[in-house]
Amino acid sequence: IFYVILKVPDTPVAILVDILTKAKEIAAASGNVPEELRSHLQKAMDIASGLDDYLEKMTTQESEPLAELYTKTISHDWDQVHKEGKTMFRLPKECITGHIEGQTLKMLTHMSQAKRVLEIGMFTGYGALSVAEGLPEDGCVIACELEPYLKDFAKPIFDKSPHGKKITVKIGSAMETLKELAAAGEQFDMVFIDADKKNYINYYNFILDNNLLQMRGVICVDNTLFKAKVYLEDTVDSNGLAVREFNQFVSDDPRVEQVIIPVRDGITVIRRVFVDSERFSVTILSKITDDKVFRGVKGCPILDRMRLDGRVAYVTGAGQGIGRAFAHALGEAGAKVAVVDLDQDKAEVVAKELFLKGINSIAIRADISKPEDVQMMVDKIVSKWRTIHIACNNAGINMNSASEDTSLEEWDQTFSVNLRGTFMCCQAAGRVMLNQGYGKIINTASMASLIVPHPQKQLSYNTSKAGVVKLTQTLGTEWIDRGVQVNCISPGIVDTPLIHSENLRPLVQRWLSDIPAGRLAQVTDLQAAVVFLACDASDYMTGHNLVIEGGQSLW
Ligand SMILES: C[S@@+](CC[C@H](N)C(=O)[O-])C[C@H]1O[C@@H](n2cnc3c(N)ncnc32)[C@H](O)[C@@H]1O
Repeated sequence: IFYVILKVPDTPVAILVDILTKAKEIAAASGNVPEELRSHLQKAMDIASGLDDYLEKMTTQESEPLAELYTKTISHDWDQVHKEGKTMFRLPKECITGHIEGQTLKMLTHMSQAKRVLEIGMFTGYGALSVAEGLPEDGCVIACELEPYLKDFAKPIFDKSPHGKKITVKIGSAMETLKELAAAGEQFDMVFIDADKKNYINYYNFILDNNLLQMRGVICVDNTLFKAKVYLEDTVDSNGLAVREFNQFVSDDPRVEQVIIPVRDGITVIRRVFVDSERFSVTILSKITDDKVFRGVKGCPILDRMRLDGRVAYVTGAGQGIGRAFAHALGEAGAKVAVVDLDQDKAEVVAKELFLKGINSIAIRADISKPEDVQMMVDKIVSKWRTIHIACNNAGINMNSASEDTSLEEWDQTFSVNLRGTFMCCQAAGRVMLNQGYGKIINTASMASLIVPHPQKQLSYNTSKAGVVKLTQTLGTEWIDRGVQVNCISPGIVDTPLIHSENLRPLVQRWLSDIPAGRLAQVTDLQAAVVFLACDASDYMTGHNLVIEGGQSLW
C-alpha cells in the first residue's frame, strides 16, 4: 500500500490510468456529460487500471530476495541519500524494473539459454538478480553501475540469494567498463541496456561493433516506449527524444531484427541477422565466401546441427548407468526415446525421468538375447512412433573368471548378450533404417576391445567387445551407401556404485594409476559422444570406434 501511494505514473498504461482518472473526475463534476460517455470512460478505466494488477497476479511470484529488494528500494529515501552526497545523482525509485519486467528478463534469459549476461545500469540490482535466477549454476551477470552506493545497497540481498554469487558489479562509467570488457575479448549471450538514455545508441553501437554480443545473442533495451513520449508528437523531454532517436536508429539498422514488447515501459528485444537478412547490403555479401561454411549446412550453425528434434531413438540397457545417461542425452538433444531394459521397473523410472523433463518416452522390457524380444522392441517403437532413426545398442554384461576356468556357459551367456544380442538389434533396427534410407546405429563396445584391462580377468567380455567393434566396422561399411551409419563408443572404466564396494577398492586404486586423466569416467563424460554419433553432423563417420577412456588405452 505504501508503494501504491508513492507510485508516480511512469509507463504508458499508468499514464493512461492517470489521465482517465482525471477525465472521470471532470465528467463527474460536470452535470451535462452524457451517460454513454461516462460509461465508456469507466470501461476504458477498468481495462487500463486492471492490467497491471492482473499481470502481477498471473505472473510467477517473485522470489523472497527479489521481494525484499523491491521493498527495500521503494521505501528508501533516495532524496535524502542524494542530499547527504552518497549518490552523485538523485535516483528515482521508479527506475527499478520490478516483478513483471524481472520475470520477463528471467524468461528471456532462460529461453535464450544465456550463460553470460551484461547489464548496463544496475540500480539496486532487481534486474540483475532476476536474470541470475534464470541462469544455470555456472552462469554470470556483469552489472555496470555508476553509483558505488548501489553496490553496497544490493550486496546484503545478493548474499542472501543462492544466485547472488553469479553477479559481478562493475562500478564506474558503463562505457569505460564496456571498453575494458571488449579489450579482454569478453562476449555475452544477452545484454540488457538500462542506463542513461542519451547513451543508448553509443552502448548499442559499441556492443555490435566490438562483438560484445556473441553470434546468437540478444540485446534487450529498457524503457523504449518511454512513457509514450517516443510516439507522442508534442514530446520535448530530452530523454524521450533520445529514446525515440534510438528506436529509429535500430529500426533502420540492417544488422538487426527487433521487436518492442509493451511490458511496463517497453522492452526492445534485438538480435543480429547477419547472413539471412535481405536488408544486408549486397556489397558486403559480395566480399565474403557465401557457402555452407559461412551460412551453415541448411542454414544451421554447428550446434544446431547436433540437435535431434523429431528423431526417434531407443537405448537398450537404459534402466541405469551408461544407458540411462545416453537416454537423457538423446532426449535433451530433442529425440523421443524408448527406454529399453531387462528390468521393466527400471525402464519405467527412467522413462518417467525423461517425461518430467519434457522428453517423450516409453518404457519397453526386452531381453536382447532373445530374437523375439528384439523384434517386439522394434515393432513397439515403430507402431508407436512410426519409425526408428537412432538405435543405441548399449545393453551388455560382464563376468570375471580366469581364462583356464571360464565355463562355456559364461562364454555363451556373454556372447549371447554382448555380441549376438547387439547383432540382432542392429539387424532388426537396420532393416527399418535401410528401408527409409536413414539411420544412426551406435553400439556400446569397450576399451577392452583395444587393450586387455587388468588385473581383472574377463576373457569372454574382452573378446565379445572386440567382436562388437568388428560388427560395427562391417555393418558400417556395408550400409553407409544406403544412408545408415554404424559406429561404436568404447568407454574406459566407468564410475558406478558397484565400484565403490569395499572389495573393489584396491582394484580401483590400481586402475587409477593406469589412467592419465587420473579419474574414472563418469557416465556424463560419454553423453556428448552419443549425441554426436546420432546427429547429422557425423554423417561421414562410419565403422568408427570412438574411444573415451581418459587416455588409458595409450599408456
Ligand atoms: C533505470 S536504472 C536501472 C534499473 C535496473 N536495471 C533494475 O533492474 O532495476 C538506471 C541505472 O543506470 C545507472 N547509470 C546511469 N548512467 C550510467 C552510466 N553512464 N554508467 C553506468 N551506470 C549508469 C544509474 O545510476 C541507475 O542506477
